[in-house]
Amino acid sequence: MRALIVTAVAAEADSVAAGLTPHPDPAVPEPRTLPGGYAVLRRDLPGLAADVLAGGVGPAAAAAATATALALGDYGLVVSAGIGGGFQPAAPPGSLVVADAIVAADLGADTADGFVPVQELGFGRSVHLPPAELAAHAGEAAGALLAPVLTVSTVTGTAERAAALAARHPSAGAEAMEGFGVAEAAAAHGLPVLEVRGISNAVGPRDRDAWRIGDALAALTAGFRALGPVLVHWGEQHEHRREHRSRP
Ligand SMILES: O=C(O)c1cccc(C(=O)CC[C@H]2O[C@@H](n3cnc4c(=O)[nH]cnc43)[C@H](O)[C@@H]2O)c1
Repeated sequence: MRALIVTAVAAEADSVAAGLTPHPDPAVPEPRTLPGGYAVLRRDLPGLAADVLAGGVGPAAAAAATATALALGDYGLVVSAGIGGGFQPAAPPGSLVVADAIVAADLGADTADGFVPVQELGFGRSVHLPPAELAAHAGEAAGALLAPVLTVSTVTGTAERAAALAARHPSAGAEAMEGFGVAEAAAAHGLPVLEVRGISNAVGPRDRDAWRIGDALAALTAGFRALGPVLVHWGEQHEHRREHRSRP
């Protein structure tokens, strides 16, 4: 199976790819560039081929990059990965969150009665669900919190907004800016999606001095090293299902 892993920026792509590099480190091929200028790192582990793409920040950029790559390759799984803000105390900086739901948390309408999600307005959907078994195994293998990850277009920077999001999504583990865009593109291609976030900061009042980007990137690398075998196993089952479906 070939997996497409979409990050926002190159530092995240490098950290994910580092976790998917077999030991000892072989000569690593140069990144390929897709139409649109997207850089792709290719990793071939036994049983798992992965393309790691830096697609830009925010849900729209992520959806455009993911759709571009999916139109050009034969993938069996799409993963949104990168750093993110963690809801406290469940997901402290340096920890890892695997999504059991990918939620468009600020896509909708603001009303006198509060926020109404786009799905309740009758347009499209507000949540994508990763395959439950895959997400559970991934979370367990990586020692991650398994919880909903919210996609937002605006990074939360106040205690009030953090409290409002937590009230609407009491079990949320993290927020980030790309997961829902990646998931929409995956769904348009009929593909399953997963989201993995290394936590760089707490969701809450803006405090740039408290960011732990290095720890979050290290958590991503360690997480993907642990996730490799889970993806291999899931890919084998996927190939089996695909062969079964294509039999006359
Ligand atoms: O300027 C700020 O206060 C600020 C705080 C957190 C993140 C940013 C970014 O511009 C990073 C966006 C980038 O990183 C992901 N990310 C990391 N932490 C968060 C977060 O708390 N909320 C949402 N996104 C976050 C995100 O997926 C983007 O790729 C600025």
